[in-house]
Amino acid sequence: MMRPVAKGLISIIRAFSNPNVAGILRLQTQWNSPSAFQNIRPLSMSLWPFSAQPRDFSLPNASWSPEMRRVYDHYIALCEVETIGGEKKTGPWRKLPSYNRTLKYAKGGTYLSKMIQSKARLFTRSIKEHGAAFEYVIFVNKQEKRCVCVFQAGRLLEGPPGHVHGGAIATMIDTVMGGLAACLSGPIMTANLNISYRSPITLGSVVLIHSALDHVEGRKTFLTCRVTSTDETKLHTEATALFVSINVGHLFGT
Ligand SMILES: CCCCCCCCCCCCCCCC(=O)SCCNC(=O)CCNC(=O)[C@H](O)C(C)(C)COP(=O)(O)OP(=O)(O)OC[C@H]1O[C@@H](n2cnc3c(N)ncnc32)[C@H](O)[C@@H]1OP(=O)(O)O
Repeated sequence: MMRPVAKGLISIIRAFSNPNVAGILRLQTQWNSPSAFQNIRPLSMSLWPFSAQPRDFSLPNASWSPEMRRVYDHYIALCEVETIGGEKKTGPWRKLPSYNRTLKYAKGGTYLSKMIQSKARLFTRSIKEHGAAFEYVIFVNKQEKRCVCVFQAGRLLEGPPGHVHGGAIATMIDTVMGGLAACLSGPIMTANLNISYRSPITLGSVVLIHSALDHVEGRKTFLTCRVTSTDETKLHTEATALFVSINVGHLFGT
């Protein structure tokens, strides 16, 4: 029996001898237009021999410490509530799935840049080794317009000896606040981010990143953020941010 990888390689070779692929390559001149991508996406996806099912990176894995798992279980329990009749229904919290791609296709005018784009990965999910860098899961409470992220900082995020790099903390704050702003206001980009580092975070430890809506003014969504120990007694970092709503065409230069 033929192994799946061999089958996959044969499908790729067949795909490149397929006249439809020449059509795809001709479309490269139109690749600045998102609608052109929408047209070719189903074809190119059908040529891909491996699973198109995206992996949710925010599910428990073996690198999670007991503390990470304990806090995760706490919030997962809040995602579903039991009615008086014993029926289960959606609770106030929702776990956000987390994939390693944002938009499948982004701006770029040449075939080469499309090849680079196809390898683009979300920064916080670009390291495959479990537990080495950013292990996190975000829970959103849309009614209360706030979220909590459970974050375990891996060994590759070292800044000061034994502690987490300030840029890695800023990355997580931007990710969490940006995720909440996107849930509340749709497509956004970070316009301004102010951070105060109050106490260092030990490498390998688990912290909570709380973010909440402050107010909305037209296209501007203002949020606050606090990074604390899991028992919330210790404050590590505070931040405020402004996210501006964008038309997705902003990312395509249209
Ligand atoms: C599509 C994606 C969806 C999300 C999917 C989620 C899934 C994945 C999860 C990962 C989540 C990662 C989340 C990371 C999010 C980034 O990290 S985004 C990357 C970093 N940010 C950037 O590169 C943004 C660069 N800046 C820009 O592109 C543009 O300046 C902006 C921010 C879009 C604003 O430009 P604009 O649309 O032309 O707006 P503009 O008219 O200049 O300003 C609008 C208003 O904002 C004010 N404003 C603008 N900039 C500033 C500023 N810096 N300070 C103060 N006020 C400002 C203006 O004064 C104006 O105010 P009003 O006059 O209306 O009162």
